[in-house]
Amino acid sequence: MAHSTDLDLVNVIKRFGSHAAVNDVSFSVAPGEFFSILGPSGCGKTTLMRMIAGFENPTSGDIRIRGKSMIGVPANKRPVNMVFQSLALFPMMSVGENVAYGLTCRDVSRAEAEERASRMLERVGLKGFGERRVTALSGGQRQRVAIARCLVLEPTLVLLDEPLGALDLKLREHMKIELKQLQSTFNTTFAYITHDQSEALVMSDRIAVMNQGKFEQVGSPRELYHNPATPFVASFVGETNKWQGEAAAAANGAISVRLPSGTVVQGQGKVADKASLAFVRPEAVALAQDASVLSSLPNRFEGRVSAVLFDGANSSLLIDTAGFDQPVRAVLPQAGPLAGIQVGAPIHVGWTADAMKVFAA
Ligand SMILES: Nc1ncnc2c1ncn2[C@@H]1O[C@H](COP(=O)(O)OP(=O)(O)OP(=O)(O)O)[C@@H](O)[C@H]1O
Repeated sequence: MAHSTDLDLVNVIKRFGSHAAVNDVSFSVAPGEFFSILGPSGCGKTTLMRMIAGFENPTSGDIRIRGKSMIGVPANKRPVNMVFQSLALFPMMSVGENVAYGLTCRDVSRAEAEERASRMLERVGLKGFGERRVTALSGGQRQRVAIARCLVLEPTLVLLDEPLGALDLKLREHMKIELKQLQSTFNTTFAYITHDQSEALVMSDRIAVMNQGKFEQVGSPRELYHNPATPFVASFVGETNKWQGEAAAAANGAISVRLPSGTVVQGQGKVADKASLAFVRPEAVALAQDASVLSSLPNRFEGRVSAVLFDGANSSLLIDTAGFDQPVRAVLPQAGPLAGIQVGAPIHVGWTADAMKVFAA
């Protein structure tokens, strides 16, 4: 019978000496889901992956695949395959031999292994590449070979450890989309680890944001972006403005935050302490040359452009704003009256209370 989850981690802890690299992590991944673990270097992602793959044993807790505990099951007996950043392809073998290798290790006949490898290569867009040396492929093609080699074994679960890390930016952007499409065509469950928030946002059904051995929040890319549960998630996922101040309850269930300068801004959140952090996304900051345009906004201020960060569709402005110790960052639309704005120009900024998330510091 099909199990309702492909992977379950239950209170998994991994200690190295007294340091808990993974500190009481629990989550489940549904069949066919693209699940990412996103966190900064050293947060414990690789350790977590290595335990799922069977290269490392948890200090305590359980790891189940389709409901069956993997504790004590060696790596080569788990229905799991891993794609590493280094890819670990065999340079002396042809593309076809690389893909067929795992099958022949499992006593599949040579003829059948070759047949299945060649069908798999076709599915990943490498039809006719079977005879080539892997050294005669581009970075993106090698990536696809590594994934083909893994998928041909029909694992329940594919683990990917920063597989795009070694590629240049342009290719990484391309492979993000390709990997997501491959995953949905094969409908195989992927657990993906990365420190790159854009990779995680673009590809994942759900993301766990990991920090210092713990999951801070698990949710869809949209949930994490629009409703971060902690200040860490608010800063780590996506670009954001961030200011410190003192919070107090205000009218209409809003929270007012008094910045060190005495300037007060209005936001939303649950704040137990006075010391607080307020976050606003750059795209939530409205810009206007005429202050009256912003008159309906509870937060509106006058400033001066201190930098124009041109980056095509991702361009933004930094605006020195009286009362703020950090410049306000705002997305700069490349169409419309502000597209050509210069450093030094006066400008008005504003945002709603809903757009400003307030957390205890
Ligand atoms: N074998 C080990 N012995 C001792 N400490 C370890 C071992 N492996 C990892 N650690 C420590 O555990 C913590 C988590 O490491 P891990 O490699 O899981 O992080 P990561 O999030 O994957 O980081 P990166 O993105 O840099 O690979 C780090 O502080 C690391 O130094």
